[in-house]
Amino acid sequence: MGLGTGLSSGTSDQDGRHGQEGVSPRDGRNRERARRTAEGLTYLSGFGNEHSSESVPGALPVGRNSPQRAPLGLYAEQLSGTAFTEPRASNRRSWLYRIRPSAAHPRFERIGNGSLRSAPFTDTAPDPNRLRWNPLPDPPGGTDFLDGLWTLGGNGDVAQRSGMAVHLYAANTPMTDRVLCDSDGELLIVPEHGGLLLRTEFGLLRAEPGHVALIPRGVRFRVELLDEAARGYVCENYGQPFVLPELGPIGANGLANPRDFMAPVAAFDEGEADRPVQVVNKFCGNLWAARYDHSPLDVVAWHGNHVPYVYDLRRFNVLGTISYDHPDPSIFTVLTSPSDTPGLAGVDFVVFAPRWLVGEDTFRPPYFHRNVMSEYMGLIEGAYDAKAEGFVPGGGSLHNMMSAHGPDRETFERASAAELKPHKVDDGLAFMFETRWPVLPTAQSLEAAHLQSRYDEVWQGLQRNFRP
Ligand SMILES: O=C(O)Cc1cc(O)ccc1O
Ligand SMILES: [Fe+2]
Repeated sequence: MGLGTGLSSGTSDQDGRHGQEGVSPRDGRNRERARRTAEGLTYLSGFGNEHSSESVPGALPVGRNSPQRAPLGLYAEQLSGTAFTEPRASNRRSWLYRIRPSAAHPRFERIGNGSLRSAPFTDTAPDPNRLRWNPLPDPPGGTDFLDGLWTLGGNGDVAQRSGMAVHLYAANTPMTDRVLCDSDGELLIVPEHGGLLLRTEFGLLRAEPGHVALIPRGVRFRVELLDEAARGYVCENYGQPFVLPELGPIGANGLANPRDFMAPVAAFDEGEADRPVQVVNKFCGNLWAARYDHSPLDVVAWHGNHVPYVYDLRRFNVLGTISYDHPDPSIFTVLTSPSDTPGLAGVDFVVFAPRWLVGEDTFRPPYFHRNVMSEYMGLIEGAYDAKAEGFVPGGGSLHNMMSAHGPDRETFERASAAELKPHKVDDGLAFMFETRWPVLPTAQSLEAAHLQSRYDEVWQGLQRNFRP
């Protein structure tokens, strides 16, 4: 059984996928409309702010959250992302003023999970090997973002709200009349190919390759495509919500600057407000669907800090050495999901963005290492400075706890002999999901045809150079 129950366009085969090949005229029209919509978007700026937004004047109550009768006949509803009693600094909640309350819905029934998997990951024996994948193969025509999610692995436990999953997606059709809600965690979406228009309860976001988008736990959304196909990565964070890392001695500025995080303005789609919609809820690892007689993307106004956002990775203020040695990649942390142990992240999102390398008497690419943290890496464009070949956009590598890795032979030889003049690394955009626990691969990821079988060979032929 697949993901869908056929409320989207096209016919569903047994797999729940929509069985039409190629691009339908309806998809083409939808893409045009999505592009026009995406071009005119405005945003609210700032990470973690108490934003407020109303798409109709007077829709937002003033001075209280829950008046006896909310303005304009709307229903008031709170959505919390942290326990009520968490400290102010980490507390997340929003108030939504909507056409119908979220509670007005029928029973959810189980549907197939497709290629989505969740923690605990018990499919396979934990494997100490270094693994690398080519990009996902193109999906069949009629695959939307939800159908196109494919889980590589992860850790923790969805029911304990701890750990994370690494998913990839490949889609060629918009989600229409179909909305996703992830109760298990927040979704950090990293497009690698093709732009996305995210229609969320809070409003609209545009995410192109080079941007990341975050959908908080429990926020309903659907994904439209700005190009014929879309491909990318998703970190599903079951743990504490991502925050900006502390800056310590760096000072008050640097890395990802808070004002570059963009939240949507309130927007509701009158056109879809009264159309039946399939709402798919990912709950404790399984997909459940209910057919609503209206769209839950019917929020007219909202305020709060549990909100979706986009961030352009090219705005990341890259810091690094101006003397010698290669700093640890924690200096490239965009977002971190803290654990209960100070300094130990459930998962960090790290970007390797264009930067100058100037270190003197320094081996400049990533060093050889064995780390206690586990690293899944992906490539958004170009190349990565530790790997000469084989690590390609849309592909990914997994270097789990204590596995030995670093520059491949070609990179080691080149960088050991390079003339150390200032050099700009500006031919790529790579990222890492770095997590406290090993990423346990799913069976489908170990059996996949796109798993590279000879990855170990990139470290073959590193000569004995020892001359006592
Ligand atoms: O390529 C990697 O493995 C990621 C990485 C990059 C770096 O600059 C230092 C350590 C590290 O794990
Ligand atoms: Fe590494």
